Amino acid sequence: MALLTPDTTDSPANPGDPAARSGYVARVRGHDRSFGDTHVLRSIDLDVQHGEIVALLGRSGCGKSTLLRSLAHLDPAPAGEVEVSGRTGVAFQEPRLLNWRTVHQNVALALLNSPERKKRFDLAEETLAEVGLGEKLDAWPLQLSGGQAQRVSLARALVSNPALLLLDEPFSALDALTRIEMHQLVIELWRRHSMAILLVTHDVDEALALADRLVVMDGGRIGRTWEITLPRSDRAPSQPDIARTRAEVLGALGVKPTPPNPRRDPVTGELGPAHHSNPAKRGAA
Ligand SMILES: Nc1ncnc2c1ncn2[C@@H]1O[C@H](COP(=O)(O)OP(=O)(O)OP(=O)(O)O)[C@@H](O)[C@H]1O
Repeated sequence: MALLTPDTTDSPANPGDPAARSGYVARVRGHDRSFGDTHVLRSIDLDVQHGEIVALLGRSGCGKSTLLRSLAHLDPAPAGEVEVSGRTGVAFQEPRLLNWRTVHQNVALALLNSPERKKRFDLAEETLAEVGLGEKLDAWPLQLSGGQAQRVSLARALVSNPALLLLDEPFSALDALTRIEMHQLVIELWRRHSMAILLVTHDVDEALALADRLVVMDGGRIGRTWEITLPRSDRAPSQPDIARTRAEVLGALGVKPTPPNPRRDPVTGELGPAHHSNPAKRGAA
């Protein structure tokens, strides 16, 4: 566990509101899930606090997405206790947009339960502006870049003002620079909306840059947990507590630690010194 300085500046927009900072937005107790004879989740206990960012890591097939689906109420028969107070929004690895609807319509569709059409479209427009796509309302999904499509997916997840945003590897298919932009966007949106986020990721550096807590799953169970209270702006890979936690998390995942990616700083998004695999070019850089 990394015991670092409490962060007073890097918190959601309304830290004065006790409801925003106390209690749980999600509470899971003794949650099991099997598919036929395959036990995927085994007696899961997990809490997510209001306003908290939790990163869920684990080897492929350990049950991360299955747990996320339970929290999103996408699982028809969760065994055990799976309680979520407030709305949830979900964004997946693939944006899953409707190609025959405009960007604006795709986001407004998430509000179908709201009776007033104008309100739905106004809110969708507002949210698309928040994710930087105010100019793309009438575009079709196939006209978007991967990063833009993922922003639409984020807007669709956010438009109903969820208390818990569930992100299932939403940046893993994006190039490194776009991923850094998306990290910054997620933190901006998190500050503005005072929501909790559960982020499923394979990227330990991403988890260390964004989350308040890292949770490793192993074989369908919750394993080790690390709390990161260091401000996000101070989480350089070379920061000793961050470097130590990174090594511990990789160890818990059964991966031999490697040096952090020298090309990017997960906090500031700045590129590091030029890094060429070709030794001749490296000398010239
Ligand atoms: N609907 C389903 N029917 C049968 N098996 C399923 C179903 N959904 C998930 N599984 C199985 O449950 C296990 C866990 O899947 P899950 O997608 O939750 O893993 P994961 O940790 O998210 O993996 P990854 O990191 O590769 O996305 C896998 O063995 C998968 O095949």
